[in-house]
Amino acid sequence: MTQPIFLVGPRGSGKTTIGQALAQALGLQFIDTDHWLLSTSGMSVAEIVEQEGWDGFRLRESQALKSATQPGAVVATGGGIVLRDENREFMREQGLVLYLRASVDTLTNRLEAFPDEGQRPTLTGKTITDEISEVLAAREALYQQSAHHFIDASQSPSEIVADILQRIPASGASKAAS
Ligand SMILES: Nc1ncnc2c1ncn2[C@@H]1O[C@H](COP(=O)(O)OP(=O)(O)O)[C@@H](O)[C@H]1O
Ligand SMILES: O=C(O)C1=C[C@@H](OP(=O)(O)O)[C@@H](O)[C@H](O)C1
Ligand SMILES: [Mg+2]
Repeated sequence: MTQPIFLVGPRGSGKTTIGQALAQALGLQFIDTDHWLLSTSGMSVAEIVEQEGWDGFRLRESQALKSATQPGAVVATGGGIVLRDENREFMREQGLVLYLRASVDTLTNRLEAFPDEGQRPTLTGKTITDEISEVLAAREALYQQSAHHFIDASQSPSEIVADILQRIPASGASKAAS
């Protein structure tokens, strides 16, 4: 398989966790756009937002997506990557896009247990539950438009990886919607 696999979905859906496990299972390179930004700029998401605002972060994130993507890599994106048309088009044209879907309750539980505020500064100033509901409602259609496959991300990591592997047979990833 030479086309990259992109994981999209909200904060806490498991893009970073599943991306690492999937890359390992497939013997592919793993890339995370937020990690790439941290290592190339030396700044956390919170530091970039503090200095350049969310617009500055979104610009850097789009550049990171294009610069970091390699053929045959698993790419974990940040939850807001779908906000820009150019990013959605890039991912759909270049590779296979998987939407990790989970309920607001599941996302809230994970983010309350592991908020990682340096990488996930507040988007709205609201509580985690209120923020997730609001942000997911605003982005749901964009995740759906971007994705070739919807994956149930409420399962355990090993179940999710097995589910993904079933949909992308070694003979070549399928872009057929499901
Ligand atoms: N399938 C899962 N089941 C249980 N916990 C998970 C699962 N996927 C991720 N997590 C946990 O949720 C938190 C957020 O996961 P992460 O991979 O950073 O999500 P994202 O990159 O989508 O924001 C982490 O603490 C991670 O261990
Ligand atoms: O949803 C968002 O807008 C964001 C999600 C974060 O990544 P994760 O989805 O990996 O947490 C990170 O890119 C940044 O804090 C913005
Ligand atoms: Mg992540």
